[in-house]
Amino acid sequence: MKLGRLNHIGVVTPSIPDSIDHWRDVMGATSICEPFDLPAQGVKVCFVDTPADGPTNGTQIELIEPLGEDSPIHGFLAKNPLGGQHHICFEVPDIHSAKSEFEAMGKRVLGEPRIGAHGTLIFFVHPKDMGGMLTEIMETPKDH
Ligand SMILES: CC[C@@H](C(=O)O)C(=O)SCCNC(=O)CCNC(=O)[C@H](O)C(C)(C)COP(=O)(O)OP(=O)(O)OC[C@H]1O[C@@H](n2cnc3c(N)ncnc32)[C@H](O)[C@@H]1OP(=O)(O)O
Ligand SMILES: [Co+2]
Repeated sequence: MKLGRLNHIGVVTPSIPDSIDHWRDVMGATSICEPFDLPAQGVKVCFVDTPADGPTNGTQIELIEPLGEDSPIHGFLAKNPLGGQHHICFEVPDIHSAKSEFEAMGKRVLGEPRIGAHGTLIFFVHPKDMGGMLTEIMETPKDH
């Protein structure tokens, strides 16, 4: 595996509107998108963009709130009622090669690649195989 660009940090929240207030008023975020639903992933999403000329070079905070009974983040929120840092996401040039590489290293890939919030294929690797961090792998969007 060749480490690619850090695309986003996933942050679980019990309330996207409350989190938007926090990121705008406390952290001074000026680029906050309109929240949208991703029923296939069981989450409501809102992107907070960090400045492209800042220390994180345009990395994104991805606010996620549970959507529906089967949301994969209900368990996390039950254990962490305030929400918190949930996953990190790195880009790769080819999602299927990346999946094969993780599997060859004995890492548990959670399900098949599917379309994520940025419109490209993603998969997750189990946190217990990744030093305690739930890791999302995402195919680089064509415009990057
Ligand atoms: C917005 C769309 C998309 C994008 O395009 O960016 C997304 O990011 S969607 C994000 C939400 N989707 C997912 O998280 C899908 C993948 N996740 C899962 O399949 C599950 O959440 C999980 C990782 C398998 C955990 O399942 P869960 O039922 O919540 O918990 P368990 O009790 O089975 O957990 C086992 C073990 O792992 C620890 N854990 C759970 N979540 C995390 C985490 N986020 N970071 C670190 N560790 C985590 C959990 O505490 C358990 O440990 P022990 O207590 O020691 O057993
Ligand atoms: Co994500």
